[in-house]
Amino acid sequence: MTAAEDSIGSFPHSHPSPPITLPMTGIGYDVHQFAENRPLVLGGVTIPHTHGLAGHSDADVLCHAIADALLGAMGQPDIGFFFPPGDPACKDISSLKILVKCRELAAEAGLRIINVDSTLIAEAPKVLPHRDAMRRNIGEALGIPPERVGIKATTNETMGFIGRREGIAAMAVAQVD
Ligand SMILES: Nc1ccn([C@@H]2O[C@H](COP(=O)(O)O)[C@@H](O)[C@H]2O)c(=O)n1
Ligand SMILES: C[C@@]1(CO)OP(=O)(O)OP(=O)(O)OC[C@H]1O
Repeated sequence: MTAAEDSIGSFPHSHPSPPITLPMTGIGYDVHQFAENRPLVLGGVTIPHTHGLAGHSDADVLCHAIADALLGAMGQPDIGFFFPPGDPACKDISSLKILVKCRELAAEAGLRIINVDSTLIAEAPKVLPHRDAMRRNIGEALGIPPERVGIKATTNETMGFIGRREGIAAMAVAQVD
């Protein structure tokens, strides 16, 4: 039985009706360190800043967290299974391609991406002005309307490694059915 066929059951005497599928939820988290002479790419948007993020790919911490949330919701292994860390094929790739892969995996499994929601944790820069562009990019990569892509941001109130501006973290959840 595929995940899509999995149902929460039906009343024995009810008329035939499409199975009620259980939405499935996944969680994702990622963090990348700031590095000099790198572009800062978040949600596929290059954001002007003094530093970018270190990584083998474009280090788009937001896309990585969303990808892991989606993969978790689909019962798949994590991002490194599909895009092995250090794989020459992944060098500087746009992480939007990772989201396209998630969309393809969902289609192959007969699953629909319902929504994703995320929080960026960064002392700087301010990302809210880029929210619409990020939602558009992510929605396009996943094949869902931007209204179904939640992006929020918070600082770490100067505490810890994020507060010291050493890097950016992202958390995400996703639902599929
Ligand atoms: N990197 C960030 C961090 C925050 N924001 C926006 O500022 C608001 C206030 O953040 P606090 O951490 O001081 O509560 C937050 O709600 C975001 O709207 C941002 O755009 N980029
Ligand atoms: C997509 C990959 C590929 O190297 O990107 P990285 O930039 O290495 O980022 P990370 O979040 O450390 O791990 C995910 C990797 O699989």
